[in-house]
Amino acid sequence: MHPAAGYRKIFETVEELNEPLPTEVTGVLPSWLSGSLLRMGPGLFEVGAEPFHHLFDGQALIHKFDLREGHVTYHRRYIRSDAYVRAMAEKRVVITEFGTAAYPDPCKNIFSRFFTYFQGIEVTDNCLVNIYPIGEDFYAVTETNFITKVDPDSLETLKKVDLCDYLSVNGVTAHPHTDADGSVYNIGNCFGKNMSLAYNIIKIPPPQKDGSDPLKRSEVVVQLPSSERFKPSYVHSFGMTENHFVFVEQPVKINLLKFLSSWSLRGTNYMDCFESNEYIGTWFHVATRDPAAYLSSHKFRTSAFNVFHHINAYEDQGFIVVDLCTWKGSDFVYNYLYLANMRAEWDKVKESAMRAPQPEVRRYVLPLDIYREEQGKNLVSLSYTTATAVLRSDGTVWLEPEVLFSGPRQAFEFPQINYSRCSGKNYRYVYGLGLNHFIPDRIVKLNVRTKDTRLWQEEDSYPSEPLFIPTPEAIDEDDGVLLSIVVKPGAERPSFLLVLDARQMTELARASVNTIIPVTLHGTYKPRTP
Ligand SMILES: CCCCCCCCCCCCCCCC(=O)OC/C=C(C)/C=C/C=C(C)/C=C/C1=C(C)CCCC1(C)C
Ligand SMILES: [Fe+2]
Repeated sequence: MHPAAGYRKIFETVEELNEPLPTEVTGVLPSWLSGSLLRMGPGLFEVGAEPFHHLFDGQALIHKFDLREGHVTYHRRYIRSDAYVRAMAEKRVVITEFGTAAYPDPCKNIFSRFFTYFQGIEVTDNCLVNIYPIGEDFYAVTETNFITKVDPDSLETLKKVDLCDYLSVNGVTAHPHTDADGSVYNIGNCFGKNMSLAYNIIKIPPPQKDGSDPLKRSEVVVQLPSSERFKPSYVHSFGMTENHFVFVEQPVKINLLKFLSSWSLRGTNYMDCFESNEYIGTWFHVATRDPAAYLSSHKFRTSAFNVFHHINAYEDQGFIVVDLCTWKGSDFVYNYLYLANMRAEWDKVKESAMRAPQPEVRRYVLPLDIYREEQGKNLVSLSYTTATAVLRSDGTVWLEPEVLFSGPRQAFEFPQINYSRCSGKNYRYVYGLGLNHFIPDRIVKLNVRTKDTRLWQEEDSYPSEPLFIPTPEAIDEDDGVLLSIVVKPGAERPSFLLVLDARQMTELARASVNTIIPVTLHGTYKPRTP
């Protein structure tokens, strides 16, 4: 419970640092842990007198905790995106963000304002969502076609890259998958010629022997059709098994006609273009990886839910097991993430979360071999799950999930697994951020086989997504540490890097720093290379 509303501090503007700050380390850091935790999030929540309204609007701030021989430093810099640079120069919001519209420059005359309105869509490059490597380079990303190359050591902004220069996509998610060979896969909406809609799965090859940019050799590997004309679903992540891609088409839709027609009108933002389809439910799509091909004959359907984060997906005995962090119903969860909601008094925060969709971690199981004569029967024969899949007379397969974790208004979100070992494979553990009425106040470990949970929690403390780093030469799946940035506003040093033993969920060490660190969404750990 949070009567003091200390969580408000993670939604306040901070200044960037000119140089890294020292931290005070308590406990014992594993001697093998040497590298950088890089994380992205919003850091500037207003420009002059103009506030940003939504959690996903603040200007991108890159954070780094650097660990070296038992010492830890903390650094942060604003990304010099066009959105940030122009906002700084003009002292107003110049580029429309997710939930905040940019208004035309009041100093411009009526004719140049007219042309600004009709210039078309100026898509944001505010890369506040995640950072990940492509080949040898690191990119800070949002979900548009713009990604930003950064220097992971100095945190300098290097260059803005337009994915449309290489691929037929209008944007891609901030949650790519990476193969053992370093290939990067992602999914994005594609508004093709004549508004023919599709979801394109792309592949960026591993680092090239000749040192050339792998982006130059990126390609669309498979195209999945949209269930509704002019209304693609919002996609935040996808699943990848050893042999398949899994895409969950949720009933939260982007109304493209609204998007394209209203964009040039004063005051429209991305949030205005979403709508929920109450009736369509949720569709699962499966494609094979090699050769990449859409399995169009299998139509998997289930009731409506929102999904942002896939936990993991794997194949077992002719089935695909898909574990997801879901939110029941079609009402868009992002409607509840306006900063006014997040910064409210605790009673109001709870009140608003009561109206929002309810979270649940679910397992869906998709049979790969489906025969006509099996109509009406449960096709799932995996011994360890209660998830079902029933073939109906119209040829669709109706899925019912097994619930892996559920608690009223207690979400298990921002999931992380032992990715290098378990991605696409049968696994046991997932780690996540516990959201209490949307306020992050716990780190949770969930055993997906037994449904047992273990917690780390501390009074008036607000953690972030826990990243799992395996111990070198690890034997067990949970042999490693979790890294999370925690904000504890009342403490002498109000933020710290928390290092947990992933097995026991007990604290090994913390590196505390004398500054508040605003909310971070996602990030990556970059081990030091000798
Ligand atoms: C860490 C604690 C946070 C506190 C509370 C959070 C609660 C979260 C509950 C649910 C989980 C949601 C996870 C979402 C995570 C996230 O990072 O989302 C950020 C997403 C962003 C910023 C998306 C931006 C997308 C844009 C700008 C898309 C633009 C487009 C369209 C809408 C249509 C046309 C194409 C285009 C331009 C790509
Ligand atoms: Fe995400």
